[in-house]
Amino acid sequence: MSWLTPDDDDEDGPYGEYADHRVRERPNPKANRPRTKRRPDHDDAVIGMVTGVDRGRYSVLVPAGADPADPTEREVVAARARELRRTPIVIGDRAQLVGDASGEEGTLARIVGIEERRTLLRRSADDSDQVERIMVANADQMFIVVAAANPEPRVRLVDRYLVAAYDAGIQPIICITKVDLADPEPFLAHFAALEVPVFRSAQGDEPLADIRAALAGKTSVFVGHSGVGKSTLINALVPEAGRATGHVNEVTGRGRHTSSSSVAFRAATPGNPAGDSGWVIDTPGVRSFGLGHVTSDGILRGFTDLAELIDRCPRGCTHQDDAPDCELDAAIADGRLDELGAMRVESLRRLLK
Ligand SMILES: Nc1nc2c(ncn2[C@@H]2O[C@H](COP(=O)(O)OP(=O)(O)OP(=O)(O)O)[C@@H](O)[C@H]2O)c(=O)[nH]1
Ligand SMILES: [Zn+2]
Repeated sequence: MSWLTPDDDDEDGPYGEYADHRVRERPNPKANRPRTKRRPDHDDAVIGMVTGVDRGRYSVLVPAGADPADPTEREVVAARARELRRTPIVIGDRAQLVGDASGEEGTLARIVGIEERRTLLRRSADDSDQVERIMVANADQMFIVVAAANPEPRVRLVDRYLVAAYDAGIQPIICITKVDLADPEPFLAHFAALEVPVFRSAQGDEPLADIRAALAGKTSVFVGHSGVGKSTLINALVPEAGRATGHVNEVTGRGRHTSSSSVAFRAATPGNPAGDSGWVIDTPGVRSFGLGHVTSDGILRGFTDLAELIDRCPRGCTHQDDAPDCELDAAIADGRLDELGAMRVESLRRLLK
């Protein structure tokens, strides 16, 4: 599958805001969550969440109660400290702020460190490139937005998002839009065994209450190919987001790509037991993921139910159809895996390809 380059209105060059965020160390598949040490000399730092990045300026939301000196919630504009020049800072990061963190007009705080990340969504430029770029930190779930038609859904594209989510330790959720245009079920059947939650959406009949319940108390990153209706959905969930919606080109089936940097919005989810709001992170400019950095271990993270079997595979087993003595085949043959289990193995093998 071809890697589609993001739009680059950004000063940073071909990868927009991500160019600056190359992780320069050798990728280490075992350490999916790179540790960033807290700086002991900044113990008095105030912690806030990075919600936007624009030309070297970070918007950081300091939640109510995070700062004993000023318990109000506020948005602070910050620059990164010199010593963090090479440290990637992305949307969702918990940033340690020093200096003027009042958030008052004209003030500028300094980011002196990044808290350890719970999850980390990454991509590489293309599948042969092992240099990873980090995209979003601390997301709990990934909404994979795909249209039932116009543009035509592609299994392989959703597979790739799934791989990226599993590798990141993020729960994937499929949101299929435009179900007014085509029956989504044949397409969704490809993912049935994965037991990924699915939302079905039609224009003017979006399952907003159900989606809000899923968003409550969590951080959700929205991904999807241009034109699938991601902006339409985000605008419905976060009216003040004002995401530009494009029009699908009748010939190519592609949308117009209108914005270029990721941004976090707070979605109101009133009355939900999990919380009265949730974070929605839009990732425009990213239509696909290079998966060069992903190892099979990363993918297997999404298949904990098969882990015990896989542990019994011969060393170096690829777990593919043609792998000699793969325990997954043995388990299907002797009934330790039922029909659903066998379908999950099939899905796993598709993702491992
Ligand atoms: N029929 C139908 N059209 C929809 C639906 N959702 C969105 N659209 C239309 O599809 C087009 C593309 O929607 P957008 O929300 O701009 O899509 P996007 O995924 O944000 O695309 P980019 O802005 O290019 O990233 C718009 O003309 C929408 O009105 C839907 O459920 N049904
Ligand atoms: Zn195996």
